Amino acid sequence: MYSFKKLLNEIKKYKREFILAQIIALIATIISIPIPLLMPLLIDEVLLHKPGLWTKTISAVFGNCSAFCYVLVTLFVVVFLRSAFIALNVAQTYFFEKITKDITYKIRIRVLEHLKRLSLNEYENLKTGDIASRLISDVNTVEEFLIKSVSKFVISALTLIGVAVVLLLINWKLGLFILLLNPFVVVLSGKIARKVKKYKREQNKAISIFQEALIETLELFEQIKAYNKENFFFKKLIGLSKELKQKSFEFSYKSEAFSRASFLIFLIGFEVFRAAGILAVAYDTLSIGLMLAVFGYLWFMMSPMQEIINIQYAYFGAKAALERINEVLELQKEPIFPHKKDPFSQNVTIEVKNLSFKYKESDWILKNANATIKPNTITALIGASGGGKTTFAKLISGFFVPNDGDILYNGASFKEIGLDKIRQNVALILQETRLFNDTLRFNLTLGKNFDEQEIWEALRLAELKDTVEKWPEKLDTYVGKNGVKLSGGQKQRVAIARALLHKPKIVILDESTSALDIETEDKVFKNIEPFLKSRTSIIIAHRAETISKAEEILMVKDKKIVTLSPKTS
Ligand SMILES: Nc1ncnc2c1ncn2[C@@H]1O[C@H](COP(=O)(O)OP(=O)(O)OP(=O)(O)O)[C@@H](O)[C@H]1O
Repeated sequence: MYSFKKLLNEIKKYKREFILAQIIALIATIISIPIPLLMPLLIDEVLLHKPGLWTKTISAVFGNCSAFCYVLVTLFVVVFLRSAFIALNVAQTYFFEKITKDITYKIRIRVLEHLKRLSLNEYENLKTGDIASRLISDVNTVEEFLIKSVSKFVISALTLIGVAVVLLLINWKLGLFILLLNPFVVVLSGKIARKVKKYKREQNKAISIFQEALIETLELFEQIKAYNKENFFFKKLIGLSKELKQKSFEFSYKSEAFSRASFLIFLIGFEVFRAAGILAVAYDTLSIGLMLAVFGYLWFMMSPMQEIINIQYAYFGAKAALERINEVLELQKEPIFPHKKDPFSQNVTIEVKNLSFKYKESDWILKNANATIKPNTITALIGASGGGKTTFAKLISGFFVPNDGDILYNGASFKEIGLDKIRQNVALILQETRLFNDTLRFNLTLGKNFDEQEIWEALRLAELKDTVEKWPEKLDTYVGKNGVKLSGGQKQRVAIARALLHKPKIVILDESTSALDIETEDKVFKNIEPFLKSRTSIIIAHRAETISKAEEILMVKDKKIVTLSPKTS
């Protein structure tokens, strides 16, 4: 979980850069002070012939000077100071940006690491647009706070303390007044700034909802067109962007209004202070000259005070954003089981013992189910639609953790093998094949090295070789988003060829030839029969022709697995 304490600890890791950047910022601030003063000084000291400290200093260094010489030296000094100021600003930005970008990068990595290990049960309920928005907008909100606080807080606080000390020295009563006023303003403005959190949270939530709906609409664009529902879905998107506009407006307007209100408190204090200064002159405890100096220093306080108020507002925005980031980190992770046993060196017998499973928000799908699936045999899994066949296949494939009971692979429990290891050895081919927007080659190999000949052999067995040979780019043909350039049946055969290539110990074909005509399906099954019979193979199907290819039949019925003999099916 992320907290401000954790962010502070992160900043501490950059102690060296942080201190260096603060020193640079301090020097830049000091350099900036005389810049506006030097040229105007020449008006009095040169044009009006009233030599002062600046012209005297120039004369001391360069000897007696003409007006041209004074102007030239001053111009040179001012240009030098301005250049140094800009260079120091760039250097300071480099360090501050590096620190904050590094920290926000780490936050994103942490969230991504968490998502990588997300339980699939949790993943099925995930809203991708929402997660994307938290990773982008909310992390950006935290970054805004970090950059403001890291770059401005120390300098602003130091300036305020410095000015307060000088004022204490000039007049202790006025100094004390300002010393008490500043914390009072900070506390009061903090109370107002707290309200901003709610609006920031609502704004970022509106971004999430809009993004989620936009992604879904674009993903399902074809279906939307097919049902002539563009108006409905785009009207919904327009409604959501209106909501987003409203929430963003509320946040920006209110946070600006609140921060102005906070500053007003300071300004009121400022005016009371000035009145007190004039009274101090009236009652002879302060000279007019010192009063003017005090007023001058007060101006000096304005900008750091405004910065501190801004940091407070960014803090409450970041607080809301951190809460939303933490909600992602709270999503359930897949348990890590130790790799104590590896039963996959030989063909696998799967034993399911008292297996119970339900989805996050569902009823029991399987309850105390028992079954044995033999190796070197093709087993069919049948049952009513929605009965739990795919769920059972996913459990065997190591996608989900059972709520109760055990799944044994050659006698070893999934808890002793590890879900990742199980998934490495199982190919689960689902009815709807989702392909990567990449080449056919990548979709077959998934980045692993295979001989060209092996790939073509897998395509031949999947009855796809003739088709691919006709494509000009052959294996390097891009399949398009989700494989749109391929037909349903071609996509299914790509998935089968992929499984053939990767030679898993367990193969599950879940309606994975449903889009093929019976003749092609027959050919594919004939081709891959030796492959299926040389490992543990399960076919999930409704078609009698497909089921007839199995030697054993299991049926999902009333949350249990019943063994049928092929003849009774
Ligand atoms: N992620 C999920 N969250 C909640 N319920 C789910 C989820 N996935 C599936 N279900 C429910 O689990 C039950 C079993 O679904 P499953 O896909 O395993 O059935 P099936 O036997 O494979 O169906 P079909 O033959 O139609 O493919 C269904 O009632 C389904 O609604």
